[in-house]
Amino acid sequence: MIIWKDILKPISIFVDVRSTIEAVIHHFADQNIDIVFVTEKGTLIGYCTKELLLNQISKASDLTQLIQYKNDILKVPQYSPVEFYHNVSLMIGINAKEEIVGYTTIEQARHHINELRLKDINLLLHGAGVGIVRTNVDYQIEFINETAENILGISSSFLLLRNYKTLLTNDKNLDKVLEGETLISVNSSINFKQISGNFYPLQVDGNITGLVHVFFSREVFEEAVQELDFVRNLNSDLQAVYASSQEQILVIDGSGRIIRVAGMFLKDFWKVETPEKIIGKNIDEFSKNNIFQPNVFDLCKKQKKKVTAIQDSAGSSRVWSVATPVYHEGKLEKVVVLSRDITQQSSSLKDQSEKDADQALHNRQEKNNKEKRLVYRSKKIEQLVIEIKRVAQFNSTILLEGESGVGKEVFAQKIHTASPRNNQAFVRINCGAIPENLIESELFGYEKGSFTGADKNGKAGLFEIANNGTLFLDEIGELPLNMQVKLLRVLQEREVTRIGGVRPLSINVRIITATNKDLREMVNQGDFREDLYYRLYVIPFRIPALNERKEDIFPLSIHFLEQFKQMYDIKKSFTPEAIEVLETYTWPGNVRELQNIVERLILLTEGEWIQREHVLKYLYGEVKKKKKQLFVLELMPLKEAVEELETQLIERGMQKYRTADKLSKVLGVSPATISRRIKKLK
Ligand SMILES: Nc1ncnc2c1ncn2[C@@H]1O[C@H](COP(=O)(O)OP(=O)(O)OP(=O)(O)O)[C@@H](O)[C@H]1O
Repeated sequence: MIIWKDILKPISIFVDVRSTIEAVIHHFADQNIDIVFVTEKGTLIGYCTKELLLNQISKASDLTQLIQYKNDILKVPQYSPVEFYHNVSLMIGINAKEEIVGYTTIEQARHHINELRLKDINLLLHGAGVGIVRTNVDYQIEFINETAENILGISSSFLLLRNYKTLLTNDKNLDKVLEGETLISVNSSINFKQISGNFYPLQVDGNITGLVHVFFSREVFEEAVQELDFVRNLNSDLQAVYASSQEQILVIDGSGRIIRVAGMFLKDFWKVETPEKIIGKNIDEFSKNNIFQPNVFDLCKKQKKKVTAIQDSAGSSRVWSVATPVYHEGKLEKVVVLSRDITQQSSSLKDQSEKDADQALHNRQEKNNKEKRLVYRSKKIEQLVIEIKRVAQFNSTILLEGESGVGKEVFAQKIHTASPRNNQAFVRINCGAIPENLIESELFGYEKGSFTGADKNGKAGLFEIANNGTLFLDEIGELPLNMQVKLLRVLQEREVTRIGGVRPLSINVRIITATNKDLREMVNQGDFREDLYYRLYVIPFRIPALNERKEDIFPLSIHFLEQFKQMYDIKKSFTPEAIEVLETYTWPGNVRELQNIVERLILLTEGEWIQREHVLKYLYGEVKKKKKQLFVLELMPLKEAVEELETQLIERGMQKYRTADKLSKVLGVSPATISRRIKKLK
């Protein structure tokens, strides 16, 4: 709201009503003013302007005549809002004590108010990047805001009073604006700058006094549209990939400059503490200084498509990255890189000697690719590895328990490689896979000619082969009872005698056994010897099911992907959405099932990318087809089996349908039943 005080001017000269024309002429000449105020006995009664005085002079016979004055004056409180009245040409502002504080002519007041309004609008529009130019009816520029100066690249001192019509180039007739027309969305150029905006007639008291041009830079506008487009694309990209907070999302502009980092920040990877330290830098800097390799931005730019790579950083960090290019009108606008850490948990806890040992181990593994790498990120496995490494130093017998496919054999190998025996043999035998009549000769060997069909030179048993090394007896629960006795004897006496032989050989073997059975229960049932059980159950470790350590699914998936890519010489990768499906599956077959699924996905899907739909099809598609079939892998008490089935149905169902209400419809029970069961499960 504009008040009178905002636009009042101070009164400089008062003259008495009895002043002569000559005296007033002196005032005008001496003070260089346009108006004098006329008083009578100290009270303001009127005013006399230069024009009025000149008029009097032209008609007066002599200059000693008294002045004439006008009295169309209105007194207004200085703090009241500006309003205009008919038949009044001059406003006098007064304060609360009725003292005169200033004046304004109506004409000046209107001009002032327009100016103030424009200033307000200007302030408002400045932030929005809108330029304003106002001209009079001769197209002379009378006002130009700061934004307009910036957009046009010309200062107001140059532009003021210049003819706007001749400076501007467009295909519209601006005279129409002065006739009262508004021109909308007109593209113009001035000083080689492209602008777009509207022309409005400027009306004062019903008269057109000029035009106002409100505009913005087309360049900036187009950038904003592109940005909007990009954000839209990015949003949908991010929506899809940003489901979990374990990802680092990097936005890099077309020149390689890092613009944004979202999600988690992989400090170990960048070797800096905060995202601010990398924002604004060129990604090239990091790869050139070998902070990490390869540079996925470069790959993406060169190949002009979405790429994926495993990036290793100078430290111990390793990430899996997918780089997606964003194009606008054929030009590379941005690259969005999504990365996930696949560094093994423990590496950050390792000291240098451990790292060296790991490197040595890795080199050996490279040579002997039969040896399997233990891949993990979960705290559970990290803890297990720490414990396993500790006991690996001693010769104690170790029992590995866990569901089928959890990786018991890989752990057995890990124990061996972490032990002082790591330069000796690691020998594995699957007790469930060898015919009963051959187990004995396999384990203990035989002398020449000891039985029909035997090698005529005789043969060393696995105990002998593993001497000084490690013997891994897998599926120990499958060992027949008679063999259990013999094994017990070997373990007690630490010597073996070949079949048909007489001389016992002393052996020094570290025994690791594994089972997916409940050995204690087998002892209770009389299927496993109690004395052997206690011999083997010296240091037991339970390997958790994959379902209990979901953090491992991602690095394992990438590990198998890389393994099979190499094995089959196929180029293929997962989309982040595909990974998400793998991570939410329950994996009843554990790591082995995951490994199989990855192999099938690599071999059987078309195209370079393994998509979400492919994974869904391989994980759930078949289940749908064989909808009504249930497979029982092993015998167990009925009550336990029913509970297990219920648990699996509810877990899988809740993952898919999210609410008890929806799931209840699929399972054909009431939502209350589902909720009760969920509570029980928790
Ligand atoms: N943590 C892991 N890192 C890498 N590979 C793994 C891991 N765990 C399991 N695997 C792989 O998964 C497959 C199954 O593992 P493994 O044979 O060790 O399981 P298991 O528990 O011994 O199974 P079973 O009880 O049926 O003998 C193997 O090919 C193994 O290499």
